[in-house]
Amino acid sequence: MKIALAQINPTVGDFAGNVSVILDFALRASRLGAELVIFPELAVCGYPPADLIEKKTFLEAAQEALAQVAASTEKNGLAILCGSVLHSGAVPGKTARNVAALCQRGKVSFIQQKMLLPFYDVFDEQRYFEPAVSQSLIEINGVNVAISICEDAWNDKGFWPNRLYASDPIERLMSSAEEGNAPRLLLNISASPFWRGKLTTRRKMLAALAQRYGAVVAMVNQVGGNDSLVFDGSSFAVAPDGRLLAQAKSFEEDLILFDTSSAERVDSTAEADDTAQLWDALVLGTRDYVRKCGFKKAIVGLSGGIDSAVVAAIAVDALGAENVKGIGMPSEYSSSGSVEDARALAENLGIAFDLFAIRSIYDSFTLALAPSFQGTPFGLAEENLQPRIRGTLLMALSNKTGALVLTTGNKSEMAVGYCTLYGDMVGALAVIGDVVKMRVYDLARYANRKRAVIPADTLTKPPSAELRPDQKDTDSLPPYEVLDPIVEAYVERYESVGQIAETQGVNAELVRHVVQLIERSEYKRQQAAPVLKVTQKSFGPGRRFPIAAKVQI
Ligand SMILES: Nc1ncnc2c1ncn2[C@@H]1O[C@H](COP(=O)(O)OP(=O)(O)OC[C@H]2O[C@@H]([n+]3cccc(C(=O)O)c3)[C@H](O)[C@@H]2O)[C@@H](O)[C@H]1O
Ligand SMILES: Nc1ncnc2c1ncn2[C@@H]1O[C@H](COP(=O)(O)OP(=O)(O)OP(=O)(O)O)[C@@H](O)[C@H]1O
Ligand SMILES: NC(=O)CC[C@H](N)C(=O)O
Repeated sequence: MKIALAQINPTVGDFAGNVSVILDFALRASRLGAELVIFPELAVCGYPPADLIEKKTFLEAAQEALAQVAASTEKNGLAILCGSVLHSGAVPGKTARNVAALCQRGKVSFIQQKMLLPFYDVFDEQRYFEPAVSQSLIEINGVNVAISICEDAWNDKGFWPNRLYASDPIERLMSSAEEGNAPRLLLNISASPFWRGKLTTRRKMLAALAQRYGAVVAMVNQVGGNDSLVFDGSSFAVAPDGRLLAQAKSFEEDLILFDTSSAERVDSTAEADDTAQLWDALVLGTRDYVRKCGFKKAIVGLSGGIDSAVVAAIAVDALGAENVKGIGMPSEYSSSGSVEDARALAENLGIAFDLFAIRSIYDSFTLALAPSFQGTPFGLAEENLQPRIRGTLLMALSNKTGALVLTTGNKSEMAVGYCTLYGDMVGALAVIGDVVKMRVYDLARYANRKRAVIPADTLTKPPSAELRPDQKDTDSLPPYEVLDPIVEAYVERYESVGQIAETQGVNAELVRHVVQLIERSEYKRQQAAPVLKVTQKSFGPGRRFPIAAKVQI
């Protein structure tokens, strides 16, 4: 059978737009000669719809959208398998069913309901959906097919030593076949967000399923950014020998066709390297956040430092140089090199650059505060006035020009709270908030791979907030080579202080100090801009910790 994988980029809640894209891809698939075209999980409404699922009008609109998709199959011989959401009824307290709907001859001819509902990290499907109690095989154009929805294929006991769920829908489906009629085709419609290493996991996992069941396995994945999540697409099909039959692009829409009986194989080594994937994920996440929120332009405060340089370069790839502006806001503690580096970066990127001196504003603030501050030494309050003035100017420019502010904090700083609330934390989107500092340098080198856009000096000077004379990040924090692995171990892998000290060969008191900073900064993170998720554990909705609490470390 000739099957097309339609890797689309839906917008959550945009039923008219999503249906139009689905119909367009279906038409193209049919012109390519496909007999069946498959679309991602919840394609009609976009993933994740979150609490929109609790609205009756949303479910009605989804039902209507699915009816339009089904109606489109009336005249042609093409079958469409499409992710959608349907009302539930059976389970009290659950509003809906997450389904794959097979549309043929103008009607929805078969519904497969999702059985395994992910509930960990960023997933919250048990909050809304009623799990399937049973699933069935279906014959499509004379071929026996097992249909599953994303997580349904993520519980194979051979692949996962510690399975999350008791049941394995794929095993149940496969063993439900009549003797001698086991399905030779397994279709999985997914909304599987990106994080580093995920593409390899998916590939190995589905190749293992193909080999276990002697079946062709095809997975179609959503692509695009939705708030913090970036879906990479990377849809693919594997043959029963586990080798690649077809591979879609990553981080862009794609439509690929394969024949289940083809003997041809695709080169499976052509995967982009880690930093290239990370870059592409951040570019797509930034572009879709800005675009799907109804904006076109962005502004970035340029300090001459590495973080703002990388964010500006990502923004240029995402939005085009004409839609990005750099804002320089030197204070008396900014080195002259900082402004020169910021200006050089803007020139290299081809973006506009405006300069605002903040000295006079700072003087007015301190004058106004003088009655309360009299007799006290210069300290954090005065230091933090500078980022707060910059934050106010950036938001004023945003209000006036309709450009979103991109915030530049990295994961290392956000972890230990080395950032000012209502200061450099202002902004719409934390583009590199899930990237530790040393990896920000990798991204900078990647940005410079064709020509040097980020000035050499920005890459080599010691990181500094420049809020007081000669300040360096290392005055308050251990060097990033030491800090980053501690942050990753504690935040991403939940390792203990003792374990981190031992495995990393670092003094336990230093680890304890960093861990205390991480715990004490939760309040800042809960007021921070959404962070583009690129690791298994990022700051945001997939990591929920109390603020007013006594945490044992
Ligand atoms: N539990 C809680 N819930 C809610 N709010 C809480 C809170 N605990 C403190 N606060 C509030 O937060 C305030 C302290 O936070 P905040 O005002 O942000 O200030 P704070 O964290 O004390 O200082 C900012 C630090 O970040 C550094 N920095 C600033 C700017 C840029 C960079 C950089 O390199 O990028 C680094 C700066 O050198 C300094 O070490 C308290 O005065 C209090 O008002
Ligand atoms: N002089 C400045 N002009 C414009 N923006 C600034 C300036 N100083 C700081 N900012 C903004 O505040 C953010 C925090 O900068 P800061 O220099 O304090 O620390 P950083 O985390 O080392 O960032 P960077 O590597 O970009 O310098 C910067 O990324 C930038 O967006
Ligand atoms: N939508 C889903 O079911 C996603 C869950 C799946 N384990 C993933 O991360 O890809």
